[in-house]
Amino acid sequence: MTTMIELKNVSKQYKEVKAVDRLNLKIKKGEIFGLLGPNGAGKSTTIHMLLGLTEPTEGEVYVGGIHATTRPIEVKKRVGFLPDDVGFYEDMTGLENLLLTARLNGLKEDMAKERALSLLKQVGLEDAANKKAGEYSRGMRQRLGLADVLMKDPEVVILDEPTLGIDPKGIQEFLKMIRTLSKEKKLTVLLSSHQLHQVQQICDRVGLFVKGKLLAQGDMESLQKQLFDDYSVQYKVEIGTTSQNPEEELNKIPGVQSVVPQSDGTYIIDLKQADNGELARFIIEKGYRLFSLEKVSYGLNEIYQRYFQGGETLGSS
Ligand SMILES: Nc1ncnc2c1ncn2[C@@H]1O[C@H](COP(=O)(O)OP(=O)(O)OP(=O)(O)O)[C@@H](O)[C@H]1O
Repeated sequence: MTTMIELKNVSKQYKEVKAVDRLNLKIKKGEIFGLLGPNGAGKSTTIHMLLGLTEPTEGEVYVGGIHATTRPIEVKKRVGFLPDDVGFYEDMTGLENLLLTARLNGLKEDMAKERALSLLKQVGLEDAANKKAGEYSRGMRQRLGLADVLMKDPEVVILDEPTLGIDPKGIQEFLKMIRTLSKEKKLTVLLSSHQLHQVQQICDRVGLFVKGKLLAQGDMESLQKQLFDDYSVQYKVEIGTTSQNPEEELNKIPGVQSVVPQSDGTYIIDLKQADNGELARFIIEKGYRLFSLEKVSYGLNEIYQRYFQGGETLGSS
């Protein structure tokens, strides 16, 4: 599949600060990639290099196969950028703002209006099309920003902390919209955020960024494998038994690493490998009643915690 964004061994040095340190990253067409990291991790610097706004000290940056440093104008034509706070002409309506963007991008007037109205509908601003942008709420501005970015029909959309300041319901709607638009239009999306649960919701892949370094990247499962060197699979079971010491018996399950009783009466069983039905069979053969059995997976939350706690050592490898 076509690679739309590629960073090859990219570093950016600001005097004494190394904002980005030997970053290698490939994002495929149609993919939603989340660049996740705390403030100061280097996310904005990376985005600015992709947009050709700042040059890397070392390495190469390509967007749609175009060298971002030497051909920034061509990159700009293909990339839509949504900063965390979009600037609009406050006295102009949402529709007028979009039409202005269309003119600046050389779109024909009739086509521009058709596209603007269609986009306003897609981002749920149909009823606010003729309202002044200055009267839009924060969430509405971001949605108008997304429509504005899509006016020039970009192949790549870059969103820098797009949900800052939006209320929780607005965030859900906004993220869902990005996902739908990306999948419908085969848009490649790079989204920066320090909000892990948001990234988790819509991204196909996530890159964990700290102190200019990409510590790990991949989908949830591969992140788990990369970050949890003692990778294991955990199951939560709820059983009924008259046995005096079920914990000891559960410890005899083949491949078991640990059995930890929980305060709610359930057990967390840690296995070396994913269960293939053995767990339930063992429990039933022991004569226990099995009320429930569920796989416990590490969420991005745990991964994030772990990466902050162990960030130094993970990053230095
Ligand atoms: N123009 C600049 N001159 C000097 N240092 C800079 C400049 N821009 C960024 N930095 C430094 O580079 C590092 C990375 O900053 P960057 O803004 O890329 O991080 P970030 O992950 O986007 O964080 P935030 O979410 O706070 O914007 C920080 O230490 C920052 O102080």
